[in-house]
Amino acid sequence: MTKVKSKSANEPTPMMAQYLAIKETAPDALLFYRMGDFYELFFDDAVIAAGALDIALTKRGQHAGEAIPMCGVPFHAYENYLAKLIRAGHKVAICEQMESPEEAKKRGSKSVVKREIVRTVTPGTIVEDSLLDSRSNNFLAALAIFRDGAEAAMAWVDVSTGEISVRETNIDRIAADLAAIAPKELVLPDLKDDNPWRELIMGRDVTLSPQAPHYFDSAAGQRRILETYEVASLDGFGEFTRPECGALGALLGYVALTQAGRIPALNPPRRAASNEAMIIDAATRVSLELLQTQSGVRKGSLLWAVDRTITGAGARLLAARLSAPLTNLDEISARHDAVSFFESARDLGDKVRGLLKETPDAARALSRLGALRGGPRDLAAIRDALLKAREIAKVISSGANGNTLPQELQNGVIALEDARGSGFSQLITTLREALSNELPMLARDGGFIAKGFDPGLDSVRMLRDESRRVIAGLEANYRELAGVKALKVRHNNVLGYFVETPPTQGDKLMSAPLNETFIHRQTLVSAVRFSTKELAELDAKITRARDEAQARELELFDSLCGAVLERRGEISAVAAALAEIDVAVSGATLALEFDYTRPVIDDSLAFEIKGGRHPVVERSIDGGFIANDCVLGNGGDARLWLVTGPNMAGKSTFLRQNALIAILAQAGLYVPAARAHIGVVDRVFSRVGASDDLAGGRSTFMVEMVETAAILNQATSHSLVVLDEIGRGTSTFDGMSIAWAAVEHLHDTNRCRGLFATHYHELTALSEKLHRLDNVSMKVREWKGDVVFLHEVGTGPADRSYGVAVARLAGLPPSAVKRAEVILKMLEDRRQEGGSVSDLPLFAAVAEPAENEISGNDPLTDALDALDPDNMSPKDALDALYRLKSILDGV
Ligand SMILES: Nc1ncnc2c1ncn2[C@@H]1O[C@H](COP(=O)(O)OP(=O)(O)OP(=O)(O)O)[C@@H](O)[C@H]1O
Repeated sequence: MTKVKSKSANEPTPMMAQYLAIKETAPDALLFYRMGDFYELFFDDAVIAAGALDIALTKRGQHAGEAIPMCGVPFHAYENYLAKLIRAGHKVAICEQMESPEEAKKRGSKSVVKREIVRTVTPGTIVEDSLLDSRSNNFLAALAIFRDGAEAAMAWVDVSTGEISVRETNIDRIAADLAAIAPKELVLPDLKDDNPWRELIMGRDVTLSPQAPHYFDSAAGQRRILETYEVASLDGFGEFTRPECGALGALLGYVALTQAGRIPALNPPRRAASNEAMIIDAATRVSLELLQTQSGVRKGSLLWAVDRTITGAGARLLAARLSAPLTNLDEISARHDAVSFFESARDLGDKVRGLLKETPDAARALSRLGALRGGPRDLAAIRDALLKAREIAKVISSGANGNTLPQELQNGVIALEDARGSGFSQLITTLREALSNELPMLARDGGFIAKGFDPGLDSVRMLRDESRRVIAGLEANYRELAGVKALKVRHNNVLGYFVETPPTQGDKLMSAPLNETFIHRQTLVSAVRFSTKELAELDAKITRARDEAQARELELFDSLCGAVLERRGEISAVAAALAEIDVAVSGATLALEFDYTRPVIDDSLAFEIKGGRHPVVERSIDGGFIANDCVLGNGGDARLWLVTGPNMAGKSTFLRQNALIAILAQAGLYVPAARAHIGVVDRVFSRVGASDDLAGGRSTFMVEMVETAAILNQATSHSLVVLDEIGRGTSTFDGMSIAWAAVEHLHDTNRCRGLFATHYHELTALSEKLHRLDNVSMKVREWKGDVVFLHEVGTGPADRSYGVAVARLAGLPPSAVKRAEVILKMLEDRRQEGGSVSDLPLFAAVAEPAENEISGNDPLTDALDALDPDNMSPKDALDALYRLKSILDGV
């Protein structure tokens, strides 16, 4: 192995010089430098990786007078280590040996083995199944900002499936766009500290890959697109604006850079219109828990509640649809038609689900094959997906019973029917005949081409197997010849095939005449080993045949990949159609299972939900969910509802369920309601008052105000706004005034549909002044002094807040509950006497003990005071505990 140590401490060894030169080309990645069976990391890379991987950090040689920190990961198991580093947000440059040490020696005894970075693995550019989540997309995005932010565009790609899109954006919507796409990695220009875009981008859970400005040049971008897709003009893709070319060019450039030129199979770029999707900003996504809950898990999110998809591709499509619900009525209704088709043909849906269960992820397999990182199992995945596609198309067409298929399904079925076309038949047959039943992960492991597919391969394999048979026969011959029953023919990588005897028999084979046949090679404690001329010849034959077979298999693998990639476009269309069908069947299954209905969507301003339910809460309480109506916006109805009622009565659930119903409806799914009529919503806002953003360095109240400001500035008459206790993060007066002003603004200026939950009962008076504001409240009943939540929304404001009753339910100590009741009564009396809120005697109430109720005369406190724990035996302590309990029970 090459030594790192140098003669002069200041001059790097040739190997270290090579390392440093390569590292210079990958400054922001951890360099995996291949040395034999290990990837070694040096200097800071080693320190970072050893910490992140929890492996030993050692030292090796010196550089500039200092010991070089080093750590290593074994080549055969590197993927696990790689996955850990990528998940932690690092980038890893893989540097391989491009020749064998023998080849290097031919150039001179001191030459260093040639090495090159063959790929940089980054969070946004992975394709390996072991590093990906099969049910989520893994997006890499690039953001181009032109003319000081006056023009901008974002492009994004899932390298593992080939989907690529671009859209114009601007400073007002970039945060929402990033939240919708949720890229794992973002390529962006270096932004100075005072750049206003910076604040909107930083602090997200995304790896940033800043690049110099020329990286985003639009003319260069255009050239890059032409080169990547090997076309002479962009016309076939539609028209791209200057920033869109900049963003796409940077994106494709970055993919090429990280894949060291081996660009995976990408679909043509799709241009997303900036108004095609409902805008949902980041705070709303968090508040509504669309794809994950606030604690970052899938379980408990909207996606979790409505996902009945079978395939990974279906799950990814559903998540994408929930992330970006549509605003175009025709497209929404096309999706509803597809769900409705399967809803009314339950058996058909079940059959399709059964077939989808056996359908592999063709999109990801195709992308790996395109990136030359695929294996035999990916070929089999394509074959099986195409076979299943045929069957699914047949089942759907015949299930339609002469009825025309909805448009959404028709396109899919046409793509699937293509799978029956002559081209695919040929491909499927070839793949069927070519591949064995048991397939290795990697092509170089061999053995994946079926017997009978290639006569050349069969004959070398026969040669190899024949030699193995001859060797097996030789064992018996040698035993007889040597007269040693325990003699065995064995194999290892160092000696090849050899004869082994127990140590006691070794001398016999080493003496004449047997020593003419058996050539002594090794004496171990447990055995003596010999080679023979015959074995050596057979060994050479087997090795030759194995190498030939491997080379032939790799050749065949390449040609099979070529045959698949030639039909890349059509295969992707089939994969996309399968995902769409999966989502439609999933929608129907959900509708049947949980009684969801098809919503009516039009361009009115209606929001009429009858018997609406919360998709997640209804699941978690397992029956007994109380459905509630919400009617806003149409004709003379109120546009805003002010929702009051005690804590825990179900206000938040009611507010969110309505926002979720709008999102589900426009994502193309059915909704948890008896009936729903929704005038298409352009933006949904949902905020819950007072949530901390400690990481962002802003106080609770500041966050709340920034978010409220965003809503009041951005909501239009087509928006739906859901505000839950805004203003509670500050003093009562400030909070109430802000809530008050916000309601007025939403009513008079934004004129949007909205639900506003508040504890400030004073606001309920607003309905007298604001003619399109109505009061509703959560109904409760008092029973034996306790409050019972009915979870029913009724007309009119709540009569009181029941806060103290809820506190009792929550287990506040009885003495504190009593004290709170006394204070509450005093406050209410004062108010009735005409005192304004400002002269409420809060401190006086605390200072004036309310006879008997207040501590001092409390027997429990007195008994506790009398205890002296330091001077008590365990028995005394137990007695005291019983005494205290009996006092408590008597209270
Ligand atoms: N419609 C309903 N039917 C049945 N149970 C419900 C319903 N709505 C809410 N609940 C139950 O009540 C619990 C409290 O609901 P929610 O958090 O919406 O109350 P809240 O009034 O917003 O309370 P707070 O003001 O304390 O946030 C829920 O977790 C759920 O278990």
